[in-house]
Amino acid sequence: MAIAGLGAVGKVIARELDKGIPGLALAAVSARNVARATDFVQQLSHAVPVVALEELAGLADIVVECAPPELLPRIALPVLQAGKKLVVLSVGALLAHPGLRETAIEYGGSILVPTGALIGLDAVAAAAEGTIHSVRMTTRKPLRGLAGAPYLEENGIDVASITTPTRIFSGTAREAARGFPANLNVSVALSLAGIGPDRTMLEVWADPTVTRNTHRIEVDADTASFNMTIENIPSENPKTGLITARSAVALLRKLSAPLKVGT
Ligand SMILES: NC(=O)C1=CN([C@@H]2O[C@H](COP(=O)(O)OP(=O)(O)OC[C@H]3O[C@@H](n4cnc5c(N)ncnc54)[C@H](OP(=O)(O)O)[C@@H]3O)[C@@H](O)[C@H]2O)C=CC1
Ligand SMILES: O=C([O-])CC(=O)C(=O)O
Repeated sequence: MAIAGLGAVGKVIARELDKGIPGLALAAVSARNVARATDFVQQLSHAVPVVALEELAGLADIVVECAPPELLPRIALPVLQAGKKLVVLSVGALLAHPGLRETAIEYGGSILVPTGALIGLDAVAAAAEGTIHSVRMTTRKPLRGLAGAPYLEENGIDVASITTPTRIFSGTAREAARGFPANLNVSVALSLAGIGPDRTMLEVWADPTVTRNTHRIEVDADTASFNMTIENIPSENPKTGLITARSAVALLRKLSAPLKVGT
């Protein structure tokens, strides 16, 4: 196992691997700040090397990508070309690089997307086996959870000046991935589990009354209608909910579990 990116998500995964996940052992990590990453890995019970992103594939059978989205191809290509497993957290970036799917097919690799900061992808995937009529998602974020999104700059939106809940975006998951590359991975994961990025509709609210990144999904299908809400406690990175890393750890644990629960 190797981890690309040692931020809010990567550090939690590294610590959990260090505590022990059956069938998996941490072999290497990659980060931008090598000195800080070296300090971190030395605190683990089994220190591992800090290497360049491109080297991870040679050192592990599974690589977890939890780095800034623009690095996805650099991390993903060597892993998939080696026919290995890539766990992707920067899900939004998958839409900009559709060739990665073809690479996985060509070389026998696979891309695994955990539910991450969202909820209910088991039910969405089950409903997608039949006919889903519509998928809608509404995200409410505290202002700190939206800072830095290109969509805000392009549209002259100054979130810091917002004092009442304000809808700042309405569109498809594909449009959201372009406008909010570090804030709305969840909408892309939802779309990939269900009816795709062009039919999955999303509203984003900048909401100074909430302290948690809150996502509500509403699905109407021929087998069921359901709606669910998750209120994510922010991690050390205000854009990233605490549950995100836990979701990746749960996926890793499931890989070799003798009893696998959930779709
Ligand atoms: N799928 C989902 O539900 C969710 C996905 N995400 C996504 O997951 C990803 C990780 O999130 P998070 O952990 O909060 O992000 P952070 O910003 O906390 O961490 C990013 C890490 O990437 C490292 N990094 C940056 N540049 C490089 C480089 N050139 N080589 C190696 N490592 C590098 C940084 O290193 P350093 O520490 O040295 O600067 C940092 O450790 C993001 O893309 C985020 O949008 C987030 C939440 C939910
Ligand atoms: O989807 C994302 O990138 C992050 C997010 O909304 C959350 O953690 O709640």
